[in-house]
Amino acid sequence: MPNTPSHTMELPRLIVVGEKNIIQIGKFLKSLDSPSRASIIAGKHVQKIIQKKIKKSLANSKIHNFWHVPEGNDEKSIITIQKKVRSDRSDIIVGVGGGRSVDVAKMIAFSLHKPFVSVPTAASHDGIASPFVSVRGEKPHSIVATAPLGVFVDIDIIKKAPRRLFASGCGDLVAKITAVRDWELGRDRTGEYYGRYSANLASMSAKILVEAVEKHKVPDTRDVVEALISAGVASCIAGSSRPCSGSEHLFSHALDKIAPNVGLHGEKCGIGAILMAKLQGQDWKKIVATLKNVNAPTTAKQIGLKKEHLAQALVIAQSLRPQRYTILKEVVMTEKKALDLARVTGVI
Ligand SMILES: NC(=O)C1=CN([C@@H]2O[C@H](COP(=O)(O)OP(=O)(O)OC[C@H]3O[C@@H](n4cnc5c(N)ncnc54)[C@H](OP(=O)(O)O)[C@@H]3O)[C@@H](O)[C@H]2O)C=CC1
Ligand SMILES: O=C(CO)COP(=O)(O)O
Ligand SMILES: [Zn+2]
Repeated sequence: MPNTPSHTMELPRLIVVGEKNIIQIGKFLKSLDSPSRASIIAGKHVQKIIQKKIKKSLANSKIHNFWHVPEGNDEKSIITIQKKVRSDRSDIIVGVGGGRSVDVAKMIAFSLHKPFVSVPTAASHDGIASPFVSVRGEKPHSIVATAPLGVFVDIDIIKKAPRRLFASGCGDLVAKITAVRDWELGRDRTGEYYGRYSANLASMSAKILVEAVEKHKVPDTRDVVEALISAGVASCIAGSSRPCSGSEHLFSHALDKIAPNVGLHGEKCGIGAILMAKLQGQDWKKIVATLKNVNAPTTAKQIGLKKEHLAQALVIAQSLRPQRYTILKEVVMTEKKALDLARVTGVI
C-alpha cells in the first residue's frame, strides 16, 4: 500500500567526531560493548596510515584484534572475507576506511549478527552511519544490513586524506537535492509514503554546501563529515535510502555497470545531480557552482567518462530500480536526448 510508512531502523548509539583522537578508539569500543576481540576490515592504504595507532589503542584496552583487507564489495569477496572473520571469534566488527571497507564490515557484521562500528577515514560517502550496504551487479540495490552501533571519526585523518575523496563526498551530498525531489515526485504521482522529517534531514545535509558557496567559503571538513553522517541517519529514519538516492544514483549505478571503476561513487552522483536537476526543473547551475566550490568534477571528461557511456547510462538508469519513482519515469530517454542534456548542462 503506497501510504504505508517505511519502518525506522536502529540508530547509532554513540557518534564521536574528534580531532587527533584515533588513539582513543580502544576506549571508545570498550564504552560501547566492552569487546575482548575485534575484527577490523581495512584496506592497504588505510592500514599504512593508522594500523599502528589503532593496534596500540586496542592493546592498551585489552582488545585482541584481527585485520582483513576487503578485495571488493561484491558478494563473492564478502563471503571470502566473512569466513576468515568468523574464525576470529570476535565480538565486534570494525570498518575502517572509505565506503568499500565500511560496507564490507557492515555486511559481515550483519551476517554474523555482531555489532558493527564505522570508522571513516575519508569524507567520501554517506554510508558512514547508514544501515545499508550498496551492492553492485545486475540490479544495484541497497541491502538492509545494520546501522553502526557507533561511529568514530578523527577529523585530522579525514583532513589528510586525498582531497579528491572530500570532493567526492560533497558530490554524494549535493545528490540529496535531486534525491529528495524524486521522492516528492513519487509522493505526488503515486501516493508513495514520504517521510518529511528524513527528507528534510537529507536536504539539510546538502544545504551546508550550498550555503558555503553563497558565503564564498569552502565548507569546513567537520561540517561535511557531520552532514554525511546526518544523511546516513536520515536513511535510518526513512527505513530506506530513498531520501539519499534518486535518479542521480541510478545514473551512478548504471555507470558502475557500463564503465566500472570510472570515477568515484560521489563524483558520479554529483554529475548525475547536475543532469537530473535540469530534468527536474531545479537550479542545476547552483549545483555546478556548489561542486566547483570544492573542486568536485562537473564534467564527464574530468572523471574519464566517455560520452557514449554517459548516454547509455542515462538510457538504462531507471530500469535498474523500476520500483523507485524518479524524474526519469517522466521522460523517454534516448541516447540523443541524453547527449543533448549533457551538452546543455556542460557535462560534455
Ligand atoms: N552503504 C551505503 O549507504 C553507501 C555505500 N557506498 C559505497 O561506498 C563505495 C564508495 O566509497 P569511496 O570511499 O568513494 O571509495 P572506496 O572505499 O572504494 O575507495 C576509497 C579509496 O580511498 C582510500 N582511502 C580512504 N581513506 C583514506 C585516507 N585517509 N588516506 C588515503 N587513502 C584513503 C581507500 O584506501 P583502502 O584501499 O586502504 O581502503 C580506497 O583506496 C562504493 O562501493 C559505494 O557503493 C557509497 C555511499 C553509500
Ligand atoms: O549511495 C547511497 C546513498 O548516498 C546508497 O544508495 P543506493 O540505495 O542507491 O545504493
Ligand atoms: Zn551515495
